[in-house]
Amino acid sequence: MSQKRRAGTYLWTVMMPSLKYQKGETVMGRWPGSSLYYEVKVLGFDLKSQLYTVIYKDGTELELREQDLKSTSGFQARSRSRSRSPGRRRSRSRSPGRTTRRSSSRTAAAVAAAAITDNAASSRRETRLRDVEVTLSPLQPTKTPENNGNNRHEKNEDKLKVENNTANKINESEKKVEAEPEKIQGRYNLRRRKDDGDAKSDEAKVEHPEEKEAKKAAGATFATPLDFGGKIGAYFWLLFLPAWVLFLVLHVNQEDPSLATFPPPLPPLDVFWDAQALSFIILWILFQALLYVTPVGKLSEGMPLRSGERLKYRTNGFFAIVVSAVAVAAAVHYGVDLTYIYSHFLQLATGSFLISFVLSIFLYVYSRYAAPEQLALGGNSGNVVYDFFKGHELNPRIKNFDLKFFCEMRPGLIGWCLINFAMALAEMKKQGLDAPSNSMILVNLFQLLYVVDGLWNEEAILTTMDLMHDGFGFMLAFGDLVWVPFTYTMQAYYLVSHPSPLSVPALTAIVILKLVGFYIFRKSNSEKNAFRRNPSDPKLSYLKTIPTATGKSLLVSGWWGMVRHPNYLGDLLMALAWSLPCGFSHLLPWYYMIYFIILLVHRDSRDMVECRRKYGLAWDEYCRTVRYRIIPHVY
Ligand SMILES: NC(=O)C1=CN([C@@H]2O[C@H](COP(=O)(O)OP(=O)(O)OC[C@H]3O[C@@H](n4cnc5c(N)ncnc54)[C@H](OP(=O)(O)O)[C@@H]3O)[C@@H](O)[C@H]2O)C=CC1
Ligand SMILES: CC(C)CCC[C@@H](C)[C@H]1CC=C2C3=C(CC[C@@]21C)[C@@]1(C)CC[C@H](O)C[C@@H]1CC3
Repeated sequence: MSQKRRAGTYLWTVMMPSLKYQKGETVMGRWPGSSLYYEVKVLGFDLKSQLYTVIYKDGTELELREQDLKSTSGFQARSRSRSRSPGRRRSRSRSPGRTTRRSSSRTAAAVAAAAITDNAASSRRETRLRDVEVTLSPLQPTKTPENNGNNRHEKNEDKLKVENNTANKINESEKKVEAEPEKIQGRYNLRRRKDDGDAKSDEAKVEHPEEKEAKKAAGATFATPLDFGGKIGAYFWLLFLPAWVLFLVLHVNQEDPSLATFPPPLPPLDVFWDAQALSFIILWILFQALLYVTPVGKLSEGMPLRSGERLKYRTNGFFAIVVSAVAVAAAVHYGVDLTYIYSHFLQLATGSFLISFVLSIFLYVYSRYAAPEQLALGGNSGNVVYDFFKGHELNPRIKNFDLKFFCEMRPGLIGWCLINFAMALAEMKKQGLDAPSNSMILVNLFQLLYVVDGLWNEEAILTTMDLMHDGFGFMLAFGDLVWVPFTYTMQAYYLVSHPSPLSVPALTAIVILKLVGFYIFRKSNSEKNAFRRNPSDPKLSYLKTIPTATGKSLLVSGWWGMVRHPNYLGDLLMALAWSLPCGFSHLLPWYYMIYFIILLVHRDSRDMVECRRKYGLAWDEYCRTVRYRIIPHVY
């Protein structure tokens, strides 16, 4: 076990009677790098770093020392027209080229929070600006074997670099505010990013704004609000998800898989267990693990973690699927009967479930030895069942082997294509065909394209919610190893014994739908990924952005200016194209479509909450500008 892993005890508390300020209390918090105080609400206290987490009125969360907080009494409110924002004052007191030690968050707070100054401090403010004492965030550099260099920067050096990065943009915004004080609420930048001038070259030189955000949250071990129905919900999902897979698998086996035959008859218990099926699953996972560790392909950097470090991932997914395809073709050539997958579907699913369950237990136990900053904020509730379900540790790794990334991208995803292929063979066998039906070919090709595209663009997965925010626990282990391979294959499974002939016009229309969906999905995901990786990319300079308090910007034109989740829209159109070839006789092949609508609407809501927390008013501005979530003018 790596040295950095240590007992994961909660080092923070929400109610500490001995603390000067309590959770929920409204106090005055000094704005980093200045003598200005703003009204803040105390969210918690971190025992380890001895910092209070506070939230400003604009939603910006920072961590402050006790001496940077004061009680509200003794402060005098200044009217907005008279008080100068920290930004304005700064632009007068400093030359643009001079290094500022101010946080970029200040911009947002300056426009949103009611500026209230401490009288004594006010008179000394110009001189005291030089004496920066407020700690934005504690840095907790940790090293990983793959990433030793990432945390070598000195804390102050990091701060200077990052703040320089945003300085020019802030200057630009500040000028606007001086000119249009009445627009104070809506201060965001709708300039073309090309016009950023120096800001852009600065951005290219310095570290990513994401790193600043990551560092800001470095010491935070606060859990975010519970999701999925909270603690009770976790019990429910633990039982419901496996039961649902069982239901689908049993249901699809019936001649008439309609709701009229609900519930499907339950086979005797011994039917579920097959040691051979389990060993095939284990072999498949080991084979994929071997391909994953093969030193072929790029080592890609993930997004900065709360500790500031960036993990490296072997993104050789495309290589893995090509080698797997060759291996499968060779096996078929030498007489391996892949229709075994069709006839032992239930047993294979049971075997995968057992593996995902054992893996989840291992992950939870393993996470107990992780350092606090390695835990997922969303899976750190303190409730064993909830954290087990949601995922306690963000990026569990055994040496360089990233368990979450591997499970999400390899055995289940490539297994999905293998199962689909087996279903095509089973259809030919069962229906006495020389070739798979048109519907089966479409379903196979469409889903293969989806998986191959995901593996080809594997690096883009590193900026998705699962990789950045979700811990690795039962939900994802089960999702990756059971849910994806054994429920996403429902259409192909269904077609084996339920032929659904397609006319040429219908086939053409479905292909067009799939291609349109794919285009939207790929373009929007690539746009966001490229922007997050390099906001100064000249190829993206035509895009408009909203700067946020974290230093990161939000795209507000291009795909992300059309709806808030254009990638979900593309994905949903593709899902529709996967179900249509199966016709309308039964609900079962439409299961994926229905499930996917629920999943993506829920993901969108989760993301909204998370982004609102991260970006505060800037997110509200984004939502006002881009009004629809997934479908333009509808939702
Ligand atoms: N087939 C399947 O089962 C599933 C497929 N998917 C697909 O996977 C892909 C990834 O989805 P998912 O991880 O849910 O979400 P996204 O890839 O959409 O990631 C959401 C994140 O993007 C960033 N973001 C949001 N708005 C903007 C903006 N305007 N400008 C810049 N960045 C923005 C935010 O992160 P930050 O600001 O922190 O960078 C936000 O948290 C999607 O295409 C989805 O359809 C997803 C789930 C299941
Ligand atoms: C069991 C739960 C109810 C839900 C589990 C959800 C998981 C199955 C999905 C969460 C996000 C996923 C993504 C993909 C597969 C499904 C899961 C793991 C992709 C890898 C599929 C291919 C795309 O190109 C990218 C997707 C990213 C998110």
